[in-house]
Amino acid sequence: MSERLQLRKARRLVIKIGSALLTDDGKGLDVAALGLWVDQIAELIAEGVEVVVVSSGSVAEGMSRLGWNARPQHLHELQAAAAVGQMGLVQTWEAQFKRHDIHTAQILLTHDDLSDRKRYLNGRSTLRTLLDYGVVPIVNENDTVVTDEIRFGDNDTLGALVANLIEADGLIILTDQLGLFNKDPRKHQDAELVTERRAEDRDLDAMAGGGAGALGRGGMLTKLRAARLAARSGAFTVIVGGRIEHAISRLRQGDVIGTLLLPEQGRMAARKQWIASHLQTRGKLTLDDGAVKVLRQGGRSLLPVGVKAIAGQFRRGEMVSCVDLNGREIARGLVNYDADEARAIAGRSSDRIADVLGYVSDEEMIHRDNLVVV
Ligand SMILES: Nc1ncnc2c1ncn2[C@@H]1O[C@H](COP(=O)(O)OP(=O)(O)O)[C@@H](O)[C@H]1O
Ligand SMILES: N[C@@H](CCC(=O)OP(=O)(O)O)C(=O)O
Repeated sequence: MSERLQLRKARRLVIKIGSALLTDDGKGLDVAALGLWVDQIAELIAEGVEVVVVSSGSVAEGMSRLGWNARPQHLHELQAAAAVGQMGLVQTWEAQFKRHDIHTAQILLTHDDLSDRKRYLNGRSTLRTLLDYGVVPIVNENDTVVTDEIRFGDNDTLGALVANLIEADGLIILTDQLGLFNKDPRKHQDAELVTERRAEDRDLDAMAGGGAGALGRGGMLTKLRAARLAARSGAFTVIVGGRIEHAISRLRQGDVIGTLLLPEQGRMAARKQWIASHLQTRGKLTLDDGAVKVLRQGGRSLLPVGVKAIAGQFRRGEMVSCVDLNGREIARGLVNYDADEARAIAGRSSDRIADVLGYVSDEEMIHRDNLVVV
């Protein structure tokens, strides 16, 4: 199955592991299983793949540490359990990765963090920096301050948002079933595994509607939604049984296990479509004829040297319009500098950026991945 090749080629992956799996159905952290996933992730890293782990299980582990048998009803009790359990989670991830001399970092996020443009960019650069240094970020929701997420459980969505954030090639969701079945396998013995679909396939909605297990919160519906969200930045999603022996390594080899949910289009096409449909531009860059020519050739970044004038007050990461000397729009893209910085470096060659600003965020005014010629 050629689509499985995508797993062999992936350079950046988000791996999300659910509560039921991590805590061996609530019996406490399954250190042995966690160690086996870490061994497989370490293999990926040795091959040069960047991996972010999204780890659930803080509430379940907290309940086990506090000796609570039933999931508490009150939000503050859930939050307390999560705070206790998170300690166990990060200690265990850290200890297991240490066996491979790999550092880990704790990242606690809320959905709000990812919808605020500035925090989004900050989160993105921290995660990218950690990955550059070969560190494995261990992400969970910041349960101390969130309310809805802890009540409904939504680390599947968080996994997809992180995949969008770091522009991952794929999201692997490890769960307690072999994958997505055409109906809930806990209730129907004749349920059949779905091996591959387009994430947008509407037939999947009815299949995934069976609710969650006792410990997990989202069930398959949030996994399906997560796959659709990941597909928006062109990432594939695999939902796969975390108890399958060597599940991650086998996926990497292209074995047909689990359910592969594919985006409609590739990562770059999806990103460019997103940029193109982002209607609100915050500023305008006027380009000289040389820059216009280069951009029209396609596949090239916009350098500060080709920018003649700047209009508007925009921030780094916002959308700007690029126009020629007659004011005709040539391209749109996400700018790497705030307006004031952009004004200071416009018309200068990239090796002068450090002299002018005292630092260099990026060599390009707009990177080619973030630029759409109109
Ligand atoms: N069509 C389906 N295929 C597989 N599992 C399903 C389906 N519909 C509902 N489920 C349920 O979803 C559960 C997995 O979701 P959840 O408990 O939230 O896991 P996790 O903790 O891994 O996020 C399964 O144990 C299963 O009972
Ligand atoms: N932050 C919570 C997430 C709960 C959650 O989403 O669980 P799951 O459906 O098992 O991924 C925790 O760590 O318990």
